[in-house]
Amino acid sequence: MSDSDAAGRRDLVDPVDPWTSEQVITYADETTGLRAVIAIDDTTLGPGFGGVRWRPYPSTAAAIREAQRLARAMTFKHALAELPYGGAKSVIMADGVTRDEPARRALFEAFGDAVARTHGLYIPGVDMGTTLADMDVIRSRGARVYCADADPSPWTARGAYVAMRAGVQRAYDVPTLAGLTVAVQGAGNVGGELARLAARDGARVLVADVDAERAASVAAECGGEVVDVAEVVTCECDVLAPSAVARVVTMDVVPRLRCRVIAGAANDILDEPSCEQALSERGITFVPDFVANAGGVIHEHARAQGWDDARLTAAVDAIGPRVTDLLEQAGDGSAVEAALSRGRARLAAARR
Ligand SMILES: NC(=O)c1ccc[n+]([C@@H]2O[C@H](COP(=O)([O-])OP(=O)(O)OC[C@H]3O[C@@H](n4cnc5c(N)ncnc54)[C@H](O)[C@@H]3O)[C@@H](O)[C@H]2O)c1
Repeated sequence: MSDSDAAGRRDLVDPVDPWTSEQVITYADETTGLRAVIAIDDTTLGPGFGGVRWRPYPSTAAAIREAQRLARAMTFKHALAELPYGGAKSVIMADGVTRDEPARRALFEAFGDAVARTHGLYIPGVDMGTTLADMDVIRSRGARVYCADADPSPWTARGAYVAMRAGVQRAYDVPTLAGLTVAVQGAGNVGGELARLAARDGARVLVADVDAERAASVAAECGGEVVDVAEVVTCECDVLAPSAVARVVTMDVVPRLRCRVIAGAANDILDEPSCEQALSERGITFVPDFVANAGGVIHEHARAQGWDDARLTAAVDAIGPRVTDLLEQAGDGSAVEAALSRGRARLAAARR
């Protein structure tokens, strides 16, 4: 691994040096109580596109760090997906503000003003804690917004599904999921659809969700079974598909895993880079999350460009062969590093 590979890889999971983002904008609005951070990581490939996250943060520094780290991941997600966008992300820390109307609308109007001031350099979309309706409010302030009229989740699920198949092909040398057991953590918008796609492909599906009703309903639809949220990550299965929260694969968890492939839709599946090496030593194939879960951003681009469904489907399905290539290129080494070096090469070529 070269020094620059190591640096790029650390950037995806560790606090980013505050001076490495092209811009970090902090924005405060006294009337609504809004405190927001917009991190624009890199606009080499185009305007910075990335979601708006609204969740509590222990400190301003933590909020800035998260915005920068997620923005960096978006730079690589777009570079790998061959999209004409840079990486960006924003976070809202408005802990005292009610999430109900009309305060919510006022908050997103104020945030929309902040986004509009970037003059299109930052394009927001939905992320944890924000909705399509919030995006509409941001747009009403003259800001360019993606994701305001359609849910990207089914396309994210489709991309994660073809990525999963590529991982399975590598690990088991079979072209489909037929007869394999796929454990899905998180039966939400993406995980639920991923479970359905896996079941349709002939997999036996195990589903876990902190929302027991949701897990039961998705399991019933798939003819699958519910597993306990505390056990899903280490349950006996062929494929583990983390599709809920970040950093579920820790160094403590790796020795207890009973899967051969990890391929899911969640961002930041690995707790630290060394987890990938530990997985490899245990013969577990890891499909890089920022490659597998790009279906949603491809969908946003397709809608903005007026692509028809056939073109969009082809672009999302291209995630499968991309994962196959990366896994082949990585051999016994790191697929995450293979993906990062490919992303860096695309950025370098665009800068020339
Ligand atoms: N929606 C997209 O298009 C998209 C795109 C890229 C990445 N992702 C990532 O995919 C993941 C799922 O996104 P989503 O849109 O389906 O979210 P969602 O909120 O619709 O679903 C998440 C589900 O996970 C469940 N959950 C939360 N904590 C859990 C836990 N500890 N164990 C089991 N279940 C738990 C929730 O109850 C919920 O049902 C997230 O990590 C998100 O960042 C989503």
